[in-house]
Amino acid sequence: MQFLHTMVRVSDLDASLRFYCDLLGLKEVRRKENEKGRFTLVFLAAPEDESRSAELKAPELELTWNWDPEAYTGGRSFGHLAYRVDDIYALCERLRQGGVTINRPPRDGHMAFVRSPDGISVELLQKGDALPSREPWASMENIGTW
Ligand SMILES: C[C@@H](O)C(=O)SC[C@H](NC(=O)CC[C@H](N)C(=O)O)C(=O)NCC(=O)O
Ligand code: NI
Repeated sequence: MQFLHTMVRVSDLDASLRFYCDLLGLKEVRRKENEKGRFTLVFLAAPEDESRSAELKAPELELTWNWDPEAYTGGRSFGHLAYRVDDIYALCERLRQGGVTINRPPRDGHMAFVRSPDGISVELLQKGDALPSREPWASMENIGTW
């Protein structure tokens, strides 16, 4: 058995691609439009996973955009998506400047939590071998609500 992907439903595909790709850094690897079902699937991969050979089938994030608006309620049991990052401070600063809610700033240089436009929690973990470039967050209080 092999883990393939996590699927999240998104209410605004453009806003979600801006968050997951332009700001967070994921890469779109393919998409499927379904005229009959009236939805679009967009598969995203982290850069290091995207470069893996095809037979390894890297883990992906599947964005589902239903063309007809739906209210996505519940789902409290879903926790978060987690990514290992090269420089947690630089990434959080880019996300913050892009208007993203930083729920848990990376004050310890190790872990941060941010939210997608639909409120999906994303955990960022600093790679162990790479020291964060700077610490603009050390004195900042928690931003956003937990
Ligand atoms: C391509 C493969 O990875 C899928 O997950 S397709 C699964 C399929 N998705 C849809 O029909 C998307 C539109 C639908 N309105 C929805 O919001 O799910 C599906 O069976 N989805 C049902 C589910 O519970 O995921
Ligand atoms: Ni799927």
